[in-house]
Amino acid sequence: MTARIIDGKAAAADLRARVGDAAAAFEAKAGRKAGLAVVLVGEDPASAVYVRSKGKATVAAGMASFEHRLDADVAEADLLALVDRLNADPAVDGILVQLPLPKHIRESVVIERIVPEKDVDGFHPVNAGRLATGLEGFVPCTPLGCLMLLKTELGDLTGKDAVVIGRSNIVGKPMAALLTRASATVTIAHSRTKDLAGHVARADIVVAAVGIAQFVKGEWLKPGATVIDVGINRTDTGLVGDVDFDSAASVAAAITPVPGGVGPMTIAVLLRNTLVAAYRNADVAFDEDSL
Ligand SMILES: NC(=O)C1=CN([C@@H]2O[C@H](COP(=O)(O)OP(=O)(O)OC[C@H]3O[C@@H](n4cnc5c(N)ncnc54)[C@H](OP(=O)(O)O)[C@@H]3O)[C@@H](O)[C@H]2O)C=CC1
Ligand SMILES: Nc1nc(=O)c2c([nH]1)NC[C@@H]1CN(c3ccc(C(=O)N[C@@H](CCC(=O)O)C(=O)O)cc3)C=[N+]21
Repeated sequence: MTARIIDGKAAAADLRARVGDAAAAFEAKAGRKAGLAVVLVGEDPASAVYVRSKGKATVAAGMASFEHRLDADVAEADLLALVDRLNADPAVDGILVQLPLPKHIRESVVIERIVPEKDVDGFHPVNAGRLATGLEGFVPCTPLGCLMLLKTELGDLTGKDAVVIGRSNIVGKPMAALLTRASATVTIAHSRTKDLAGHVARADIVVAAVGIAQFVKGEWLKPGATVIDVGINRTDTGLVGDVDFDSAASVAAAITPVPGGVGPMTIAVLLRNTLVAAYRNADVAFDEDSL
């Protein structure tokens, strides 16, 4: 079998176009653009690249982008003061503080300082709790993008066996929550899992969010499985995922590539969440399912 390649770049372009239309409608109704503030601390080159592409995509979708760059040695209190100002700024609908932060700054304190209504990353414990309990909130961009790709590929996920490899707060845990909400049967695997290959062998859906290049092997997969590769690993030969693409593509029915899979969807969903935040914050009616 040779797997279908799930075109995340094309899916992201579609979503960005829908967000663009809805952003224009928002501006007409609210009399202002939806706005996203992105905060970058330090100059990690990869983070700087992401922040720039987020800013460009925000403007291209007809929304306002506010970029804040702080020195790597900024005091935690100064970063918190910036978050307070953004929380209070009516032009700002969404706030994203790029992670990871320098060691001397406590990420959990910064994330908890963002008001949940502007937490378009969905990282605030209130939004994590809302996802876990089935309430309306914000869902982290990467797992929501993965779910959109899975639904486009498979339709209804009811009763599908899914294995999520990784249990981080930003990918693995919310991914498992979304799959559970979609009525899949979900296994969460991590570094202490016994017989990972045995779990993967039973899965109709495999989501890999491990952070180890080409970790998941094609031989582990059930023939016909759908594979979502969240991993972004920089190697000498370029960008690779957490899945060994060539061996997996000979067993799976469908697979996301790296680059061009989950990554572009993450940014498109960030724009979607920002627009949804704008409509909610401005109290303008909007059919969120239209995105
Ligand atoms: N495409 C995108 O938009 C995004 C991509 N990423 C990428 O996704 C990957 C995961 O990111 P993130 O969740 O933040 O990473 P973390 O490092 O926070 O989490 C990695 C998870 O993988 C688990 N793990 C590590 N080693 C193994 C192993 N040998 N077997 C099974 N599980 C293992 C860890 O287990 P344990 O909990 O036991 O330590 C942990 O739960 C990275 O490559 C990252 O770059 C991340 C965000 C967005
Ligand atoms: N507060 C916060 N929110 C995040 O959502 C967040 C973050 N911090 N820190 C870092 C991770 C990583 N992340 C990616 C976004 C886009 C691509 C992406 O567009 N990737 C392209 C390739 C880009 C390249 O070539 O480097 C692709 O996969 O095709 C990847 C990874 C968001 N993250």
